[in-house]
Amino acid sequence: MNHDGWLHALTGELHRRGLDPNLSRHVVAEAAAHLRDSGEAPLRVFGPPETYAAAVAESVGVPRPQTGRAWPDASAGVAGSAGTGRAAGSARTVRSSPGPIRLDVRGISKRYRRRPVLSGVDLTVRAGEIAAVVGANGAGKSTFLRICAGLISPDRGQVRVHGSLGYCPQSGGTNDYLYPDEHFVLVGAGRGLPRATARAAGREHAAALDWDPSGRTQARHLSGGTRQKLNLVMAALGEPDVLLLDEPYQGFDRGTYLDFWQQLWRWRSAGKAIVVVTHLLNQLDRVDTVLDLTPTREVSA
Ligand SMILES: Nc1ncnc2c1ncn2[C@@H]1O[C@H](COP(=O)(O)OP(=O)(O)OP(=O)(O)O)[C@@H](O)[C@H]1O
Repeated sequence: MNHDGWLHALTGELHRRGLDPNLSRHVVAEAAAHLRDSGEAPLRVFGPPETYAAAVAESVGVPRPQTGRAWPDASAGVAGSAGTGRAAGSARTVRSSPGPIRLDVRGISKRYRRRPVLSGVDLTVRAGEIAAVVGANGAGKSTFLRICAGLISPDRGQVRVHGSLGYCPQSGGTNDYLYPDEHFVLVGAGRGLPRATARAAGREHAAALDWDPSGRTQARHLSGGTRQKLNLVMAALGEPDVLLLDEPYQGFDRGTYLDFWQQLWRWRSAGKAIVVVTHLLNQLDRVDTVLDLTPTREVSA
């Protein structure tokens, strides 16, 4: 089944399940964006349309979140500002209660020249929570994460990070002529890790993604997916309290993608506060907060 056929079938399945038409359009647009970006076959990424529609209906089958506002997972007992909770129902990871606030974002607005990209965005993430950032291409997800990472300034609003920070960019971030181990040592040094500790920690994080980084392969010769694994491992080195992950799974095959989510849940259980940009709504029942950056009409006018 080609992309268009799969997306058409998904639209029909979502309609059949009675999802709100706006929400259905959003789901289909997100899936289309991911397929376009990844170049992967829809059946491989999402499975059959009816299965994906069932997963979406189960996890998102209630009123859609307010744009630019955090959407707390009511069933996980997390307090939040939008007041639009989702129904409980699907399987979720058993874990301890969230801890203190690690990331507190208030009223972030950003324009590029005259074009508004973010408008009054709030997000609070506690230790032991995962927040997913969703939205169409160009909605400002990477901009939001870069602001949280302190790489660019907002026009308005403030970001408070309580603890150490690891940031995984959407692409780039690796050095073409270094081996993976050398990346670990270099980044580890910046985080106060001795060489051997950094190397061992890097290899341990890599193993969780089913990757053995001990070979003598320079980063420029790694596949796109493996370079993203390297980026992800570097972000996690030194066990930062807050992890900001900008679509780190691009190029991952399905097995690694599942390993990646398992790793996120382990990090959450270990008390990290995680923000992950994602196009894929089938994991949204496994996170604590959803921040939808899809612009409203006023924002884009
Ligand atoms: N440095 C910049 N100067 C001007 N415009 C920019 C800059 N960076 C991003 N933009 C624009 O801001 C908008 C938001 O970009 P951003 O990369 O944050 O979106 P995104 O939601 O992450 O997109 P995608 O899903 O495609 O990764 C886009 O229209 C983009 O072209």
